[in-house]
Amino acid sequence: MIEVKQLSHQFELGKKDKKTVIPVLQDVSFSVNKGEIVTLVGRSGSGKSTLLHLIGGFLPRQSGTITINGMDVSNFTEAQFAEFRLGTIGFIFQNFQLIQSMNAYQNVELPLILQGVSETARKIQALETLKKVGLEGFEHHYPSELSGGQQQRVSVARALVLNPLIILADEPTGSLDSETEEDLLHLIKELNESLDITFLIITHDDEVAKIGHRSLMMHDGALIDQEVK
Ligand SMILES: Nc1ncnc2c1ncn2[C@@H]1O[C@H](COP(=O)(O)OP(=O)(O)OP(=O)(O)O)[C@@H](O)[C@H]1O
Repeated sequence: MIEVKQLSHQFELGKKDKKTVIPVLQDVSFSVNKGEIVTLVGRSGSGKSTLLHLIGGFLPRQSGTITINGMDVSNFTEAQFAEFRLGTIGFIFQNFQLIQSMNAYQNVELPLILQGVSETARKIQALETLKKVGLEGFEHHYPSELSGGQQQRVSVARALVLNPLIILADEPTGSLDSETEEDLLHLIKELNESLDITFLIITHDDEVAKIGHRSLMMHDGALIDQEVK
């Protein structure tokens, strides 16, 4: 479902004559199969978020190849990636990244609007998805009126509403207490089992790593271990 080959990445800081090059990823290769939950672990600064951003098309690729659902996305333009992403990949972030001026329903409806879905179909799909994540009755609540766990559920619903094949998550439980975390992990497992959604999840947390079928360990920009459970 995701195939990464010999991916390297570096950031350049400073102006022409005083450029500092920061190598972040070195020759990273791995694949994630359909229906797998794979966790990506490793110290802060080891390059996990950079890897996820490259797979999600938020950073321009410098070398190596990325194939998603059989499609070589390595040379996609920003616009091509944006279109491809919409129907294929959902995202969950540590800080939820909800739009504060929109209620739960409107946050979940947004990807449907971008996809050009009609208003009637949007209503059905957004309400159905909010129900799926256990937020029936909270449609009109704004993010500030919801608990952290409920906000993360809205963001899961937003990631889910276009029926993605893959969900990429960056520390999805990082802002949640342990009980809410357990609920979210249960939901992820359920979505994986019932909808066959593939998950690639960055985490520092052993509890999250436990729900994965496999764990990839990064160290200083390289994959050093691929643990199969
Ligand atoms: N836009 C950027 N410009 C310059 N350097 C960057 C940029 N983004 C990340 N880096 C650097 O790249 C390295 C890897 O960062 P990255 O965020 O990918 O690591 P991480 O493993 O996800 O860390 P964390 O667990 O803290 O999120 C770090 O040294 C970071 O400072």
